[in-house]
Amino acid sequence: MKVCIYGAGAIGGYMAVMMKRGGVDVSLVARGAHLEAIKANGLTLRMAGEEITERMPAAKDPAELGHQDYVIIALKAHQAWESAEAMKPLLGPDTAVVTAQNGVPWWYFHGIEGQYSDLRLLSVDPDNRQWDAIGPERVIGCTVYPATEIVEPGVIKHIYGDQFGLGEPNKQITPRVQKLADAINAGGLKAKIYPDIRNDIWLKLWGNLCFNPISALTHATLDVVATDPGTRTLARNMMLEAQRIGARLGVHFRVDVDRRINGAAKVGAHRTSMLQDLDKGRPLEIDALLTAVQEMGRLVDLETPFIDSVLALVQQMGRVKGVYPTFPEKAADEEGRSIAP
Ligand SMILES: NC(=O)C1=CN([C@@H]2O[C@H](COP(=O)(O)OP(=O)(O)OC[C@H]3O[C@@H](n4cnc5c(N)ncnc54)[C@H](OP(=O)(O)O)[C@@H]3O)[C@@H](O)[C@H]2O)C=CC1
Ligand SMILES: CC(C)(CO)C(=O)C(=O)O
Repeated sequence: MKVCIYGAGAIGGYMAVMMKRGGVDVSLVARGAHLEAIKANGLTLRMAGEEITERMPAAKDPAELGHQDYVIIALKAHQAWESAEAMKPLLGPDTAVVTAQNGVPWWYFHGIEGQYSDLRLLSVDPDNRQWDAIGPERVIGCTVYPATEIVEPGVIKHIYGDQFGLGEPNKQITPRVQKLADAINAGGLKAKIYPDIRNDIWLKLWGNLCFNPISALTHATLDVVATDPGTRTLARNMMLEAQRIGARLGVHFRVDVDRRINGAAKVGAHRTSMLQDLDKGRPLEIDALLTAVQEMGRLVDLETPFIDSVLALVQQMGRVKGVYPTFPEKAADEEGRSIAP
């Protein structure tokens, strides 16, 4: 089985080393000093006081790697949008594409029944770039629970967690999702297949949509955001708005809001990925985590004043600091809603 990890950064690099260790034929798309270090010395994972180094083919140009059985996209959402066309050389007739990312995925409405079927989200896929270049029928959804970091070129540090959620947008348990789970599990990671991956996407998103921007705005770690009475209340209010939107879209939340916040608090003094990106002057993943939820709120006629306020603040901070990647303007209807195909 050939697996290419597109974006061998914190999460992609962690998956790559662990899957390679499990005997999977893994290749990487990476760039810059990180790519050079991987080519020279292999990719190293620091985990629980150990160092594991694995060597595997790595390239900036995906054409060097050829058709794959699976492409795991572990890019930030805006980078995935930018790279959609470049992925084509990896895609054979049966290649599955796995979105190992936070936030609302571009394919969210693919295959769902009812009035929103195949609706495209402006905030995560303007110009339908990913939809057209990749095609939603290739997609396997993926939620990412571990926390990891690139600590120097070629070196990934594991912080906590080993769990991933997987699921087909059409809710079937297919051979391709089973084989993918086996390949992820082979090296010691834990992949669980969900009959409706959208429920799990919302569960993960529920935390990211509030903890990530609040931590970026305040520079507080996850434990502080989740326990300080003021930020906890703000996070909770944002989560309740999101839950109402999810519920209108048929999402089932398997834990309640306080249990979800308490779970995040237990992670400890973690700097969320958005705070880490801000520290490093890297573009912030704002649209997939917040704007997409606001867009879905407009779609189902729900107001989101808490989400709107935090979104406005983090967007403005991102603009002032030059770390808010803006997509080209895209046509929407008069209410600013997504346009169904
Ligand atoms: N890190 C974490 O703990 C967690 C992250 N996530 C999610 O996982 C996803 C991936 O995040 P993360 O791993 O942190 O991100 P990283 O920035 O660490 O990894 C992305 C990697 O892809 C590289 N890259 C970007 N564009 C290209 C390109 N066109 N060609 C080749 N390489 C490219 C980046 O290089 P460069 O640095 O040059 O941009 C970087 O090395 C995000 O959606 C994130 O929210 C989810 C849970 C936890
Ligand atoms: C690690 C965790 C869960 C914190 O919300 C995360 O997803 C992130 O930092 O983006």
